[in-house]
Amino acid sequence: MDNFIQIKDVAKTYWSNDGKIETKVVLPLSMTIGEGEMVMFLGPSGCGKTTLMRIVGGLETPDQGTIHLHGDLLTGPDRRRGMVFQSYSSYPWLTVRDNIKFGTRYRKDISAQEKEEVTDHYLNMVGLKRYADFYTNRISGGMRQRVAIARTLASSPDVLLMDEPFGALDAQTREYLQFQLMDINKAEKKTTIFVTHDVEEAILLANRIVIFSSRPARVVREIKVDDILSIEDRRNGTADMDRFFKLRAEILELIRAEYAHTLEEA
Ligand SMILES: Nc1ncnc2c1ncn2[C@@H]1O[C@H](COP(=O)(O)OP(=O)(O)OP(=O)(O)O)[C@@H](O)[C@H]1O
Repeated sequence: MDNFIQIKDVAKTYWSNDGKIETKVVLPLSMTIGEGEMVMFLGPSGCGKTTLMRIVGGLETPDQGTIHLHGDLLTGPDRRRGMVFQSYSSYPWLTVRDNIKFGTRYRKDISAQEKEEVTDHYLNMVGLKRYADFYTNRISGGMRQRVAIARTLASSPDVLLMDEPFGALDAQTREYLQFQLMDINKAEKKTTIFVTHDVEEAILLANRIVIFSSRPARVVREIKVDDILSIEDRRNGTADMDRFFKLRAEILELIRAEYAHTLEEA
C-alpha cells in the first residue's frame, strides 16, 4: 500500500509564552509513506523534523491538516505507532527483562507463552541477556536506550517512529543496532520513519531519504536510495563506494545550503 501513512496539508506554529513571537515550524506539508517503507528524515537542526514526527505519532496536534494510517484518520496516540526517542526512556522500577516484556502487555495477537518468547528474542537482539535482572537505573545510558528500542519492537507496532534513537550510543552499539534494524525491516517490513542528523546512517538504512528545508520545514528533495544502492549491497558491505560518496556529498551540500538559511534567520 503506497499511501499507508498519508500526511495531508499539515501545518504547525508555536507561540512564545507571551504570545508575541510566532515560530512557524511546519508549513502546509503533504507526504505519503508506503507500507513497509523505511523513510529517513534529514534536515538542518531545528527545522521541524521532530515536530512532524510527533504529529504523526499523535503526540502533537497540528494547527491544520490530517494524518491517516491505513485509511483511518488519526486523532491521538495509539498502540499502532511505537516511538523511540533520543533520550533514554525506561521504567526504573522494572528490571531490563520486565521493561521489554512491558511492550507485549497489550498485545492480543500472541499468547502469554509467546510474550515470554518475544521478550527473550528482543532481549537477546539488543545484547542484554546478561543484564536481564538488573533494574534500569543500574545500567548505562546506552543500555537503557537499547531497552527502550527492544520494548518498542516487542509491542509490534504497525509503524515505528524513531527520533535519533542511536544518537547517544557508542559507535559499535550504534552500528550493531543499525544492522539489526535492517534485518528486522527485511524480515518484518516494518513501516518506519527515522529522524537522524547522520547522513551515512540515512544512506545505510533508507529506502527513501526526505531532506527538509530550514524552518518552516518543507521538502527540498526526496531520494530513493534503493534506486542508487541496493539494500542487500548496503547490508552486505558490498555497495559501490563511488556512488555512496557521491550521494553523501550531494546530501551534505543540500543540508549545508539549508543550514546557511538557518544562520541568516538567527
Ligand atoms: N513545544 C514547543 N514550544 C515552542 N517551540 C517549540 C516546541 N517544540 C519545538 N519548538 C520549536 O520548533 C522548532 C523545531 O523543533 P524540532 O524539534 O521539531 O526540530 P528538529 O528539526 O527535530 O531539530 P533537531 O534536529 O535539532 O532535533 C525549534 O525552533 C523549536 O525550538
